Formats: sequence, C-alpha cells, structure tokens
Amino acid sequence: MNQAIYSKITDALVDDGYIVIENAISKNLSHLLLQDAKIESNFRRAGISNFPALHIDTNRRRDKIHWLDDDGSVRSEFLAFADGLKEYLNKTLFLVLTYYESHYAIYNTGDFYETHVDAFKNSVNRVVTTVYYLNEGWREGDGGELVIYDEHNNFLKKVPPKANTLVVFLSEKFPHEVLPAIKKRYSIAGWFRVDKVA
Ligand SMILES: O=C(O)CCC(=O)C(=O)O
Ligand SMILES: [Fe+2]
Repeated sequence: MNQAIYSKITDALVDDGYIVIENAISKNLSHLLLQDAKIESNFRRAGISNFPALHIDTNRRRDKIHWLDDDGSVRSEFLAFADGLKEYLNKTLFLVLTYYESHYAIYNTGDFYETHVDAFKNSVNRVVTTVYYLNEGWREGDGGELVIYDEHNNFLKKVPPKANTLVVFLSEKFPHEVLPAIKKRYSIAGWFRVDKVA
C-alpha cells in the first residue's frame, strides 16, 4: 500500500539525498497525530547533545519533545509507516538500518532550532532523518519553516511545516534549521539508525 511512496523516497535519497513530499501519507493520520500531540501533557525541553550527559542550550534550540512508543495508539500507525520504509530502504539499498526513533516536537511562538546536522557528537548512528508535519491551516507568516542547506551550506529549500508534509534526508549530509515559529508548531522528527536499541 505504501510501496509507491517508499519507492519515491528511495529514488530521491539515491539521486539527491533528500525529498520533500506534500500530502505524503494520509490527511487522516496527520489529523489524528495532531489531536494526540495536543493532549500529550508530558513534553520536555529538548537536548542538543547526549554526550557526556544531556546538554540543554536554549540559545540553539527551544522546542519541547516527547518520544513516541509503539503503544497501540495512532503513534503505532505512524511507526508502522516508518518501519515499512526502513524495511524497504534496507532491501533496495542494502542498508542495515536497525531501528527508528522519533518524537513529537512543539515549537511555541518564538521557538527555533539553529542550523545543525542530525548526528550527536561522538556518534555516527543516525543515517536517515524524517520530519512529518501536523499543522493544519498553516499559512505564510506563521513561521517555523524548515530551511535545508547542502554540504557546503548553500541554501537548498525552505519547507512550510504543513500538515501531512514529509521530509526525508541523509542525516549526515544536510545542515538545516527551523525558523522561529510565529504560530505554535507541531511535528514528528525521526531517525533511522544503524546501531542497536539503547
Ligand atoms: O522540525 C523540523 O522541521 C526539523 C527538526 C530538527 O531539525 C530536529 O529535530 O533535529
Ligand atoms: Fe535536525
């Protein structure tokens, strides 16, 4: 059922290293995830490094996050989509992605994430990044766009965080940033990794 989108993502990762897909998975799924994120009360300040201990720097990153578990809720539906993509990438690109970690993120008004690359220092475990947006009725001026740069820090693309838009890119290759949110912004950021579950 998801073969078409899996194959589109795989081709893009090979050709360009990244892809932005609007109306990607299902409007209904992104709606249910938004409702679910809105009632989740346990969001914490996100870290920028997990070595040697969780380091929080609100000058670089201001979002709040909540990690997703395969708990039988709508979160499991999203994780099943990601798991299918993992299997597809492994099969077609001969990768050995072992697992997927993902979290809801909330950016309140004024929150941002400075330009960074998605691999914690002293580890090379994150191979492919996904970001899935949940913001219904997002309009120009609401802020919170994702800006993607190439390996040489040249501008590539500015992505509006609209509901059911999916972004996938090679984690080590593309610096990116989240511009300050004007309106409260909801998303799921996730990473396919090559190491074992912690
Ligand atoms: O939400 C986004 O657009 C990107 C978030 C991000 O870069 C991250 O959490 O590492
Ligand atoms: Fe990132």
